[in-house]
Amino acid sequence: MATPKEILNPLRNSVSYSLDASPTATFHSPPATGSFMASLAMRAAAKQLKPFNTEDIKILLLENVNQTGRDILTAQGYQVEFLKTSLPEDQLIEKIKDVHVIGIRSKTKLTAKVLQEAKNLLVIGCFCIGTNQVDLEYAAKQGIAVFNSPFANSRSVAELVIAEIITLARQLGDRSLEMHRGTWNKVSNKCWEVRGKTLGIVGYGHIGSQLSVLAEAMGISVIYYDVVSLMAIGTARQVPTLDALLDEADFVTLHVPETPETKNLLSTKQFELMKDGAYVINASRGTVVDIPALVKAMRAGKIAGAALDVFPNEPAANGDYFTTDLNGWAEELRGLNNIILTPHIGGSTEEAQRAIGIEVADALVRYINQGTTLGSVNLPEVNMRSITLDESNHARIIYIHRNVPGVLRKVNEILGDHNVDKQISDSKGDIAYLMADVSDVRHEDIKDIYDSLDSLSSRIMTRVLY
Ligand SMILES: NC(=O)C1=CN([C@@H]2O[C@H](COP(=O)(O)OP(=O)(O)OC[C@H]3O[C@@H](n4cnc5c(N)ncnc54)[C@H](O)[C@@H]3O)[C@@H](O)[C@H]2O)C=CC1
Ligand SMILES: O=C(O)C(=O)COP(=O)(O)O
Repeated sequence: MATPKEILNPLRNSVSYSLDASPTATFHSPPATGSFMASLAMRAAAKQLKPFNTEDIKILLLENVNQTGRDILTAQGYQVEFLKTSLPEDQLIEKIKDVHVIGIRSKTKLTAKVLQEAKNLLVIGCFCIGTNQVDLEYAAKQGIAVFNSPFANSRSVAELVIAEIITLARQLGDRSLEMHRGTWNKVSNKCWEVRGKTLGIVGYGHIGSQLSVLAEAMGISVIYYDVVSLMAIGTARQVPTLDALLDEADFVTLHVPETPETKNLLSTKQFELMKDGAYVINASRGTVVDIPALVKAMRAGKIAGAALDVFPNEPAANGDYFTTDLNGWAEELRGLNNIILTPHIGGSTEEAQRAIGIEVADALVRYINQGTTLGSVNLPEVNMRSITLDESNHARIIYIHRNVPGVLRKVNEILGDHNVDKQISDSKGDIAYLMADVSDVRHEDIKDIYDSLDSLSSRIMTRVLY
């Protein structure tokens, strides 16, 4: 519990940067380069709100989050600890106990078991697209917001896949390896142009549709399968089933999220349905392809080549880890011809990582300083006009609560003695998020409001910013 001094003077080292949380503001992915200083400067105008009931904000950044993100968070005066790798579960549990914010990428598993130890945690930043590594529902039930970067690395993945399509069709990986070993092996047998071939895209979202445009520019025909009906770009064509796609495609590439439905989406039966000599590309999640079944299909010559960027078990750090200790079939994969194996680098470009750093760090700052949940993947999206510099005795109340009848009446009884300038509330499933700005409040009032709200039975998390 904070001392009265801490209550009046939290976040001592903070600097006065804050975002204008205009309700009409919309989010755009930040430009990839050159915008970082502009992004910092943009933040100079509005009033800095301080959390009433927490001490200095402590942030743990894992998995080598880009410098852009680190700089934005450090400039806020937050205490930022940065690690290049992810952490094993026991160390993660120890570290997460203490922090208000954690920033991760695709490796760190924030399970219910880990999150239940995170008593101070306000928000999780996934500095990537996928959020399958986080138990989103459990986080929401604890009032922990989760943000990601929905499309800042999509182009990078699409470009990698284009490179892989040609590399597989021309067996470039094998020729290059042979040359590295000193062997000249000039062959044209089963090497193809990609012009006129058919690319089957499974999952026509941000990455799939971007890839569609690039592939058509090279004279490739594009078909796609998605669980929802989506507008075709260019002359691409949606097909009704996965089987229909497998039947027609020369190249099959996967761009679906990791869900129970996408586990082993390509397995023995699907490989059998594919054309003889077709190619498989997976830069989505390792669980989406049944790898032992792929090994069999490649040994049988049914599948002529594959590119895998993702694996069911991926190491936490760089090093000699791609062995059978990590995945039982690693040696078998390494022994196949015409297979490109990459260490989950689909989104690993300077452009993507810089843009993600800015986008996710900005979302975290908005959430910490303003309570704005726009872009959150697990809480209702709520935004409200900022408290301005001339509104000195205002406080922003954030009350995350179970979505049950009668809560608003109780909240408004508590706020009723004050002037509520503006208020907004929204829910997502069982969780509701209420934000209210009250004016003419003294610090003692803030404590009363905080304590009263925090003792309601519907409470998940109470925050007061002032
Ligand atoms: N290799 C890497 O470094 C990267 C990998 N990824 C992975 O790629 C995935 C896709 O990314 P985005 O295109 O940005 O996602 P997205 O959400 O924009 O698109 C996914 C599409 O898959 C569809 N879908 C979902 N379940 C399906 C199913 N069972 N069958 C067919 N379609 C299904 C959805 O309707 C949606 O259109 C991410 O979830 C992430 O796991 C993302 C970025 C980098
Ligand atoms: O954005 C994603 O979902 C990715 O898979 C990329 O993950 P990474 O940031 O490279 O750990």
